[in-house]
Amino acid sequence: MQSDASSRTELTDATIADSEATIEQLKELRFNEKNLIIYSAPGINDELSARYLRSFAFVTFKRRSPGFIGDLITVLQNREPEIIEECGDYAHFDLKRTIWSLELLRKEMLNNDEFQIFRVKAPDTESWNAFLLGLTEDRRQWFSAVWLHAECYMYRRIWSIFQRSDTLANYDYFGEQKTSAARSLTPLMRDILEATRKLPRSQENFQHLLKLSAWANRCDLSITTEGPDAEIFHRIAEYDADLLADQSADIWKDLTEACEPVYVDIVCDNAGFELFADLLLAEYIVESGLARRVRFHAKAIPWFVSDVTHQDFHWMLNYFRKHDLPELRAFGRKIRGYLRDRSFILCDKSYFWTSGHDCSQMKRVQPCLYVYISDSALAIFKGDLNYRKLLGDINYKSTAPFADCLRGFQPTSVCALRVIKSDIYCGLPVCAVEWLTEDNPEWMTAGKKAVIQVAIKHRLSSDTVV
Ligand SMILES: O=P(O)(O)OC[C@H]1O[C@](O)(CO)[C@@H](O)[C@@H]1O
Repeated sequence: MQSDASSRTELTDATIADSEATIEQLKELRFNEKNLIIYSAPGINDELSARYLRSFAFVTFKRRSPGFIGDLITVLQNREPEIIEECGDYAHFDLKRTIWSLELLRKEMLNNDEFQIFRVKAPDTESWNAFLLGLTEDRRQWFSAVWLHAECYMYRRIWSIFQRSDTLANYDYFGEQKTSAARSLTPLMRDILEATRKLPRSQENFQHLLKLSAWANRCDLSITTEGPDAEIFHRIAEYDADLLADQSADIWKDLTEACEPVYVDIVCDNAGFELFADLLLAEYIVESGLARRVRFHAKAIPWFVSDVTHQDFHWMLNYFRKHDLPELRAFGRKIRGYLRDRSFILCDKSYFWTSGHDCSQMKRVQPCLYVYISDSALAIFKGDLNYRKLLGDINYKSTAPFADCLRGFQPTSVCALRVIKSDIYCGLPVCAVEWLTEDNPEWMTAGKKAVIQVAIKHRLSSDTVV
């Protein structure tokens, strides 16, 4: 039998909890009213935006990104000794100001403040400011902007905060997460290397490695964070059930039917296991004569936590080359050989990939990159963010043809290998989205489904470039 006092206390606690919840709800209602939040999901052909309450964009800036910035601050605080070791004693003071600036950024986001132009000089400052000033008034805040623009702006703001400091300007604040994720998957990478030496040229082997590269996109550190299944390579066929679109046969046909391609481009996404799978695919493309060269596009700055920078690419190469395991050492040496004889090319830094622009703008804002990619027989875009850049974050009808959603971006055959992690899609079978949503309303951010899609641009025999 509880005493009166303790039951009174419980009642008081419950009442306090209820009133706190009510106060929180009132705050949310006031925020939504003040910021003109629309109590629906985006309509067909609307651009994704946190202005829609029922959108992953709203959840991103209301919860995920403020939490992510908080976690980044905690990582910096906990890693201060290593950072001072790497960047010098003065980093102690730069860290304080960096953390203070990150806290300011977090507050701006939660207050739905207007985007600020960049003042710290960098190769892309001018283009980023032109982009921001080109946004209409009603698209310059966190909860009104196109989601893609706001999310890219956030990662560029984070980089500019580090750029402002003398000691941290070259510090990759996502570096430790990327390298430890890669190290943790060494046994799996060794097993896959053993199983993929001297694979004969065949459609089946190509599709197998293309699907491995697609599913390796599940391993990112900004949203899915889980590692790949230890049997992913041998069980890849079982994943076909979760491939909502699979045009891998069309991609094989496109590469093998016309004149012998010279280049295949891979616009990379995540470091670690995904980069390993991309290197494996590229090795097969070159070794089986599907193309003479594979060109890799990496990010110029730390991006979406686990995206590959040039530094990550070289770290991975050296990690393999110097590893105790002979399989990894041999693979590392082979990649270095490919880089030396230009069978593999790590493209020069392009700040387009870390701009706010979607791919339909490339011809206008970075014509040289568009022309460069048009020399390729196939451009493979990896991951969810690149998919959003291909579609311009437009909420297309789920059955809209992939080629139509590129809005004129067709430098060559464009392929997307994407694990679905955000609420945008196209080229899916009728009713697929409805059925999946009925089964699990959160399916599109779970990273359990994927697509392999391609928009073919037929090459004339005279297109060979040497
Ligand atoms: O590494 P990926 O596959 O581009 O995923 C990046 C993730 O970040 C997001 O922007 C979510 O915040 C999604 O686009 C995607 O889930």
